[in-house]
Amino acid sequence: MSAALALRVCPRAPQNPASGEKAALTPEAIGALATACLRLEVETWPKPGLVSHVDNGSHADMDAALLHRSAGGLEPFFAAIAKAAGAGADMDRLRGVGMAAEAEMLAATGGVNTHRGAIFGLGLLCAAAALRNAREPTLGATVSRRWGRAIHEGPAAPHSHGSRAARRYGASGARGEAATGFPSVYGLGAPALDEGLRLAPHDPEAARVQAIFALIAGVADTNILHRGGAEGLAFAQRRAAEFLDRGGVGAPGWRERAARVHDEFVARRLSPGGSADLLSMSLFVRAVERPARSMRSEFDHARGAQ
Ligand SMILES: CC(C)(COP(=O)(O)OP(=O)(O)OC[C@H]1O[C@@H](n2cnc3c(N)ncnc32)[C@H](O)[C@@H]1O)[C@@H](O)C(=O)NCCC(=O)NCCS
Ligand SMILES: Nc1ncnc2c1ncn2[C@@H]1O[C@H](COP(=O)(O)OP(=O)(O)OP(=O)(O)O)[C@@H](O)[C@H]1O
Repeated sequence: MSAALALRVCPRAPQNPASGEKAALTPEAIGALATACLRLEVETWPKPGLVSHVDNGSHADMDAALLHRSAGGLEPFFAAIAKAAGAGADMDRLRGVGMAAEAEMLAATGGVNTHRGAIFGLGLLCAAAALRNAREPTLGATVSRRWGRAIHEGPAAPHSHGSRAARRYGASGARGEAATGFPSVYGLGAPALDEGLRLAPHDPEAARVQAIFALIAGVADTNILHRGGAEGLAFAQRRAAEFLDRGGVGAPGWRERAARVHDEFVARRLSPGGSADLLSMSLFVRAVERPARSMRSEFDHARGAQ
């Protein structure tokens, strides 16, 4: 993102010249950026099993229009989470805003779970973005240090798909990822975005495809475990790793190969919703932490796609 566009997409609060600290983004800018990241995730194809602007993947109850409606409705809640964090909110207070966001999502979609995992993970990163300063290395480190313990020990829904899969297969899921500072974002998704941009410098969608494959290959996604069990997860991880081993988006014919993997996931009804959430979060941390290197045309596109 150019400096001018960075200011347009994420207008910053005035810098404190005395302390020289990194200036925090305004809550409104944080909310707009989080929603832009959700929209960019939708506008990515091929993404194995997932909903995109091209097709509905393994989902009978969702399409791109529904995901965009949900993403738009969440923007003020992401801003509210950032505002609450900036005012010193603890995890109980953040959870309250997150639950209100879930209620808005269900109202906007007629009861479909379009973004529950994303509200949680991206919401916590929005909270961290409001507190950004020179002392914390990453947004993930802020989440882990300030709220990690409360996330770990906080209330969990015992009968959710995620917690059932977590119990049965020993996966730590969305909560574990957040409590430990988003290792999949910093270790898989964000570096794969960088690698994808290097492999295909003029195709930002290709960078997002590289990132979703890297995430699927490495994440124990409770959505896949819920629908396909351990066998489904092993299949998904193997196929994604094979795509990357053959050169990912740097190899000729990558789009057709990725589309074939997508078809295989759909045939098995597999959907890596957790990896989709982590792609949005990877876009978000890169845009906040390295704004000069983020992708200008991407965010322009996301704001137009509604
Ligand atoms: C933690 C949440 C997401 C509950 O998740 P749970 O594991 O019980 O299962 P559920 O099936 O409802 O949702 C899990 C979702 O997490 C995502 N996910 C799956 N696997 C992973 C993974 N390995 N890493 C990250 N996300 C994942 C998927 O999108 C999935 O749909 C959430 O419902 C919750 O506690 N909400 C309260 C709101 C809150 O605390 N907000 C904080 C401030 S924003
Ligand atoms: N493009 C996308 N396609 C599909 N899922 C996505 C996408 N982006 C994000 N997700 C995440 O996937 C989750 C929804 O997945 P899914 O519908 O498989 O879960 P579920 O409602 O728990 O289960 P099921 O549909 O199997 O009854 C959401 O929480 C959301 O955050």
